[in-house]
Amino acid sequence: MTIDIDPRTEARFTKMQPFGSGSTQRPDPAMLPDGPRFNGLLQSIMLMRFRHQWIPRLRRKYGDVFSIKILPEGRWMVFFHKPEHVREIFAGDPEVFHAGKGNAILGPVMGEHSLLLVDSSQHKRARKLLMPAFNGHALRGYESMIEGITKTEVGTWKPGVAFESLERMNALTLEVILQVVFGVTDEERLSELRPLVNRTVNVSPAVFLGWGFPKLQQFGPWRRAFENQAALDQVLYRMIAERRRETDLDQRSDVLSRLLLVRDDEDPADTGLTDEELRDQLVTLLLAGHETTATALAWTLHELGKDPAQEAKARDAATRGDNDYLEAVLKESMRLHPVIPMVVRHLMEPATIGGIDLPAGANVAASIILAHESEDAHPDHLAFRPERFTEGHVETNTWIPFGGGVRRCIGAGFSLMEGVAVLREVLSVYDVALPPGTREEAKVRNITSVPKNGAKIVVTRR
Ligand code: HEM
Repeated sequence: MTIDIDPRTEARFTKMQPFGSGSTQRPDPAMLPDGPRFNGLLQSIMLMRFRHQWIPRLRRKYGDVFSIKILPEGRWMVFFHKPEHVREIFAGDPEVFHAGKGNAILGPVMGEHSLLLVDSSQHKRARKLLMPAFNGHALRGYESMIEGITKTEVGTWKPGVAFESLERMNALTLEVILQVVFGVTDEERLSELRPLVNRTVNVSPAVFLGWGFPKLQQFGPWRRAFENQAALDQVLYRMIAERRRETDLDQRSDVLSRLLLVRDDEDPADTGLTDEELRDQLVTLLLAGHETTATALAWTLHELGKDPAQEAKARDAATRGDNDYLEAVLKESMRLHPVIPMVVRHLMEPATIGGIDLPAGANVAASIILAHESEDAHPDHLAFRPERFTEGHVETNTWIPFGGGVRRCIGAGFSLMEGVAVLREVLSVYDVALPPGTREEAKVRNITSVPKNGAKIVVTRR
């Protein structure tokens, strides 16, 4: 493919150096809690590939707080999960507890303005400008669009024929991002965007790592990924320019149209988000919001299909329009199957957590996997019991799938609303069951933990 490269795309790839950024401080291991001491490459692979087995094993061996060695060489990550420790991490001073550094690898695709990558005052400004598009009022404006998209998707399912719910949920949540977040509804633009966006989302770990080495961009898969990014940027910049010319933005309810109207009310000189900022935030919302929500929904359908009694309760709730119960179903599934394993902060200065003094340069992780399988916080933790959330037994900082503090997932309300709308629609039309012999376990894909076999289900009309 030969395409014109927008100079802004070129500049982004040249400027963002995933391995060159972040603090260069290397903490002294003697100052860190105990943990395995084998090679950092192997520990990084264990964390990436086998975290669901390895992290609980480390807790059993080393106790509630332990350190692992990660790449690049000389970096360490200290794991916490007890609610009082998690609280200290989430409440940490944002000038000291940086979150953007750890995401630097996403720089070439998300861009330097991405909410996920910035820290301190830049993060504060971006968060303030994006927040109104995710508040309760805005969420209500998205709901009917999501219901419409779900009806169309669910209408294509074939009763009695097993299918991978993860694949269908991915298609559905992608459509939601394109239509509800980007505000694209005309079929021509949608079919132009779908393949570009799919290739951006499905980029392989080798390509991700390759972005640390700009020279690779001339070769094979790295060249193709770069050209795909360039082609996506062109469509996004064209779309942003066209949307800026529209005169009815205040009548539109998609996220992009709302973002075009926001201004920092404390700064009279503020002219709103630039084209580059808008591009970076759109791609961030796409990458952060699409596969995560699809994965949570696929696990939920798997759990319901596995247990006819739970499925019957959820179906009744869908019939009654009991959104609170459906939300509890989704939350319990996210507890049992955390989509993201942990949230990480990089210490810019020494800090104390749980009475442990930690040096600058250390990374601290609030482990979602460990918090969610704590027997103290969630008795009989392997059981799927949505009632935990309706009967008010879940304490603060023990259910943390969306992280917390000033970096808490900005799309948490959006994904819960979307998830409830999808469950309501699916369960109003169908009974959900598992094909005989179905087994599932978590497999790491990109950064999410997806059901290894795609969460196969069979539906029958109610
Ligand atoms: C089940 C679905 C989702 C899960 C499990 C999830 C999880 C997370 C987690 C764990 C974080 C890091 C929080 C922290 O560091 O404390 C995060 C951040 C973020 N998420 Fe989500 N997310 C989901 C859906 C979404 C959706 C639907 C969107 C947008 C449409 C979104 C956009 C973001 C953004 C922009 C951030 C960065 C926030 C910041 O740094 O200020 N996420 N998410």
